[in-house]
Amino acid sequence: MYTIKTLNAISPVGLAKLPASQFEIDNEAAAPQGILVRSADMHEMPLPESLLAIARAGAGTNNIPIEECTNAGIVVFNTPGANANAVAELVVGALIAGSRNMVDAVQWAQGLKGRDTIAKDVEKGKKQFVGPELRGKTLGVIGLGAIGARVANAAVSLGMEVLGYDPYISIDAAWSLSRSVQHCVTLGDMLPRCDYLTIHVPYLPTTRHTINAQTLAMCKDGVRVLNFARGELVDNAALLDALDSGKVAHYFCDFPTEELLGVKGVECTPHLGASTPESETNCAVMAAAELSDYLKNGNITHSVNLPDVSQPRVGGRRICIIHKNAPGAISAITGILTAAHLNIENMVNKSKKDIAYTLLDVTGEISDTLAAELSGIEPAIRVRIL
Ligand SMILES: NC(=O)C1=CN([C@@H]2O[C@H](COP(=O)(O)OP(=O)(O)OC[C@H]3O[C@@H](n4cnc5c(N)ncnc54)[C@H](O)[C@@H]3O)[C@@H](O)[C@H]2O)C=CC1
Ligand SMILES: O=C(O)C(=O)COP(=O)(O)O
Repeated sequence: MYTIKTLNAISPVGLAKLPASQFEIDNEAAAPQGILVRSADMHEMPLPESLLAIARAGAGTNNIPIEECTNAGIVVFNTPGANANAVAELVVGALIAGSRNMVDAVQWAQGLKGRDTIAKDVEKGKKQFVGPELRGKTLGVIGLGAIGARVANAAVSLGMEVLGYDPYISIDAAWSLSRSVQHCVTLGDMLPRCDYLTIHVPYLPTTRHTINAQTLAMCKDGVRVLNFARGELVDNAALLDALDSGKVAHYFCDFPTEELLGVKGVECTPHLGASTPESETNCAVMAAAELSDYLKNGNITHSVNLPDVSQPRVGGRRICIIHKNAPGAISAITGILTAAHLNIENMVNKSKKDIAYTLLDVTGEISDTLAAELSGIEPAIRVRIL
C-alpha cells in the first residue's frame, strides 16, 4: 500500500486511477511515498524521508525545490501538454479581449443599469472602447512549446503574422508549428516588429525578467503584452514605466500582484490558464499514472529531474537505483548482484546531468541485506527493490 498526499485539489477522475486496494490518499499524511500537487509552494516544506516522488499535475515546476529533490532521490514529474489547450484558448481570448478593451467596456456597460437611456448611452459611450483588430497585425511568441505553438497556430488562423522565438524548441513542437510562423533567431529580430507579444517559457533563473526595460525598449510603441506563463518573467516596474510612457498599450497577465492591480491598461486574471475541467482531468490522470507506474514498477515518464526510463517487467524482482552519474557505479552494482548470485534479466542505465538511474530485473533469491549493500556504494542515493 502506498500513501499519496495531495497538496491541492486534484481532479477525482485522476485520483480514481489510484485504486484504494493499492493507494491510500491522505491529505494529512506525515510520511507519504507520493505527493500530488498543482501550484502549492513546496519550497519551505520539509521533504519527508519516506517521499519517493512528486507529481505536478500541470506544466510549471517552479513551485517545487527540484535540486533538493534530486539530491534526496525524489523523482519529480510534470504533465507536459496536458493543460496546454486550456491556456492557449485563454490567451486567444485575452488577445481579443485586451485589444478590444472588453474588460473596461463590460464594466462600463454594467454601470448603465437602472438608467432609462441605456440604448442612447451605449451608442454615445462606445467610442471610448475602440480597439484594433488582430487580422493583419503581428504577434511575437516567446517560447514555442506545448502552449506557445498552439497560440502561434491559432493566431495564424486569425490572420495574424506570427513570429516565434525559441532557441531550445523541441522537434515535436517544431513539427506541430504552422509553416507560416516565422523563425526569429534573437529577441532583437522579433521585438521591433510585434504589435502583440506573448510569453510561454518556464520560469527559471535564466528566464526571470525576460521582459525588462531593455527588451521593452526594443518593442514597437503601443505593443500589447500578454503573460500567461509566470509573473516573474516580466519586470513589473519596467512594464509599468513602459505603460506610463505609451511604449506598452496594454498588459494582460494571469498573475496579479499588488503593483499591477488597479492600474489602467493592466488586466489580471487569477491564474486561470489551466482552470478548465478538461485540463484538470488531463493533468490529474497523467500525474496519477506517472506516480503509480514509478511507485509500483520504478518506471519514470515525464520526469523533470531524472532521465525517463520505462521498461516492461521481466519476471523476478526489480531493483531501482538512483545514483550519482559517476564512474564505477554500474560495476559496483553488478558486482554486488553477481556476488549475491542474482541473474540480471534486463538492465537499463540512463543519466541526466549529474544524476543517473539504473533499473534491473533480476531472478534469484534476494537477501534481506541486498538493499543495504546497494545503498552502501558511494554513488547510491536511493535504492528500491520491488
Ligand atoms: N497560466 C497557467 O495556468 C499556466 C501557465 N503555464 C506556464 O507556461 C509555461 C510553458 O508551458 P508549456 O508550453 O506547457 O511548456 P513547454 O515545456 O512545452 O514549453 C516551454 C518552451 O519554452 C522554451 N524556452 C525555454 N527557455 C526559453 C528561453 N529562454 N527563450 C525562449 N524559449 C524558451 C522551451 O524550449 C519550450 O519550447 C510553463 O512552464 C508554466 O510556467 C503552464 C500551464 C498553465
Ligand atoms: O501548469 C502550470 O504550470 C500552471 O500554472 C497551472 O497551475 P494550476 O494547476 O492551475 O495551479
